[in-house]
Amino acid sequence: MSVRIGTRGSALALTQSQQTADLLSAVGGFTTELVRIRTEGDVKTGSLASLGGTGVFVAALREALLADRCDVAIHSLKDLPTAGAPGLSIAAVPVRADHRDVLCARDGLTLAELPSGARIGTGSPRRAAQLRALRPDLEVLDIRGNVDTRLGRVPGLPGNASEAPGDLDAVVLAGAGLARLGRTDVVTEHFEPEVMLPAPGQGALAVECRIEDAPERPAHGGAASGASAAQGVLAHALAAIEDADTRLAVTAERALLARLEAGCAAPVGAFARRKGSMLRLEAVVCAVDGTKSLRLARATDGLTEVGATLLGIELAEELLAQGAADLADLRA
Ligand SMILES: NCc1[nH]cc(CCC(=O)O)c1CC(=O)O
Repeated sequence: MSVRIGTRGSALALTQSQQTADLLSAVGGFTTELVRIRTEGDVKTGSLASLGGTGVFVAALREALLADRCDVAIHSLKDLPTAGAPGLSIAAVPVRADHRDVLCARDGLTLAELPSGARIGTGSPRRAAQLRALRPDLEVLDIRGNVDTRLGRVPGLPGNASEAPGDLDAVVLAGAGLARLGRTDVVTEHFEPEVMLPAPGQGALAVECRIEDAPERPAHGGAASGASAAQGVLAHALAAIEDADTRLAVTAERALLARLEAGCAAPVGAFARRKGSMLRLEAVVCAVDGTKSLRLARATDGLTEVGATLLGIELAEELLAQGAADLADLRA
């Protein structure tokens, strides 16, 4: 049996899909093949906002699953809209990679060392807002493109083509993407969540499949009885690559985002992690100009998906009660 893994065609997507395929087939019982799915977001070149957000990347993969052109789809969780798709299930959330945003600056500089007026690129309103709050004297520019394109705009970074001129002093990217591509040598500073809160789900992947192929999950129903042996083998492998702590954390982060009715381009950061018997969630809503923000944290000892969901909803309601919706266009 061969399991068809649907993936976007970017270098990052192919890498993380192949890594997940290797994890799944290591559990045993089947081979895997990658099926490239072209998405609207890969074809068009306008800003992400004008394309209707990163959800465009996801829709084509979901269509392919429903049309049985693949058996499993790998998504970056932070790009996955909070609304689920009918007939599909997030069957596995593997252990999270680096959750942090990172700075890649010329000459090994850190954020504090960048000179006043330095030009720093990011395509994310959330990163832009937090950067402007940290360093109001910098020029934050909207950029887009794949990881190589963005790194290529900073002169002298290891691995860049030597003729690349570079028009920026630094860019901010997700550490996880660079780690998956083996390019962490370009990082000049890791931003801990205390300094910059990452996007909900950042660094984590979602493995989505048709509901009838999904492992039994108490909160989600699960594999239909009468599932074929092949479905059973896939469900077993999906269950084996699941990481319970990552699932709890991203469940809380995404419940917060859903309750805020915020899109994936909204200036909202959130990060949850389990410490002992507690799950702690911290979140920020920023004005995009960096002048104002609201940052709150909350914890629960309810270490279940319901507990994590409630944590996210309650923190979102606290943010809304304190005026989060007046700070930013959350629908972005
Ligand atoms: N929005 C694009 C995107 N979606 C997922 C990642 C990689 C990191 C991750 O899995 O969170 C990136 C690149 C980036 O933000 O630098």
